[in-house]
Amino acid sequence: MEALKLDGVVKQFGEKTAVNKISLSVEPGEIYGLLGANGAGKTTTMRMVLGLIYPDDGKILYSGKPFNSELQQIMGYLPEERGLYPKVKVSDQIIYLARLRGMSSSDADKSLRYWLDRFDVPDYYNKKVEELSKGNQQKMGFIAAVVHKPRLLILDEAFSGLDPVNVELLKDTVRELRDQGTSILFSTHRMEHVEELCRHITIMDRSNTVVQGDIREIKKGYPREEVLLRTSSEVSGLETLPGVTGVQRQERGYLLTISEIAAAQRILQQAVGQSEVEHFEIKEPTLNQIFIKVVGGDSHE
Ligand SMILES: Nc1ncnc2c1ncn2[C@@H]1O[C@H](COP(=O)(O)OP(=O)(O)OP(=O)(O)O)[C@@H](O)[C@H]1O
Repeated sequence: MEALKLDGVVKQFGEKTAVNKISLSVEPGEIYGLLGANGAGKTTTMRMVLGLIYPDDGKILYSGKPFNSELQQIMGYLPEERGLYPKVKVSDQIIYLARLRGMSSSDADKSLRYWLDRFDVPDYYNKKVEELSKGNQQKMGFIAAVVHKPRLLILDEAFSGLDPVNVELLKDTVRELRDQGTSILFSTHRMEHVEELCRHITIMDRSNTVVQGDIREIKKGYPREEVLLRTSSEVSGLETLPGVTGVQRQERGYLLTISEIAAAQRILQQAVGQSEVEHFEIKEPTLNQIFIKVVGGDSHE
């Protein structure tokens, strides 16, 4: 059974429809990507899942059951805006939050120390949040979200403000939690993270669902419009081939854009006739390209 299921969920703020009939299912042990431009309705959807605000219509089910306050003990949330108090010690507030979610003080303490060691920052235990850098505050927010071992984890822009080493660390952690059976609703503007972590996604645009499904299936539905070519010497005349709309010279070859798949064969023939072909690839669209296509390049707010 789905760990989380949204069925026709609607949220209005006065005249404004923030979320319009969203439906999606997250399986146990799945990382599900919730994507969209600024103001699309992602955070509102997450806040409804967390029971912080109520849907105006539709249903949200947790392993088949409707919301009840005990569910808060099995849910973890990393908000987009940091939720920790700057002036309070890391240990005081994270243990407090874990206790609110049903953990004993000693288990909460053990779990916090485990995570601080895991992130190689055991000395943060006694530090105030405001003493930490932005990225390290984000890591403490992450620990606050997972300290009580939630079964359903809601991550809103979890990797924002982190350097590449810490992004990898948190990515590995998220995968590990998934492998332990945690279901994760994951929102980000970084499409490459989604490609690496998620199998199923929903893309929202101005409160509506515009794309939904398995990333590999979604990609099959979009034309392949780029060809990567590497040859031992220069190839002339590529830009004049029918169906070739752009030729970009790269460090070790060419990146071509095409308007029809037949153009890829023409490129290959042209290259073989003049040089030795070291690499030829008809690239599938990236999620970033699909996102820009369906949502447009800018915010709609
Ligand atoms: N409490 C509120 N009262 C009124 N309008 C709201 C409220 N919360 C959100 N909205 C509006 O609902 C829409 C969706 O907002 P939401 O924060 O869910 O978007 P988002 O997809 O999370 O955006 P971002 O990527 O910028 O975080 C926006 O137009 C926003 O202004």
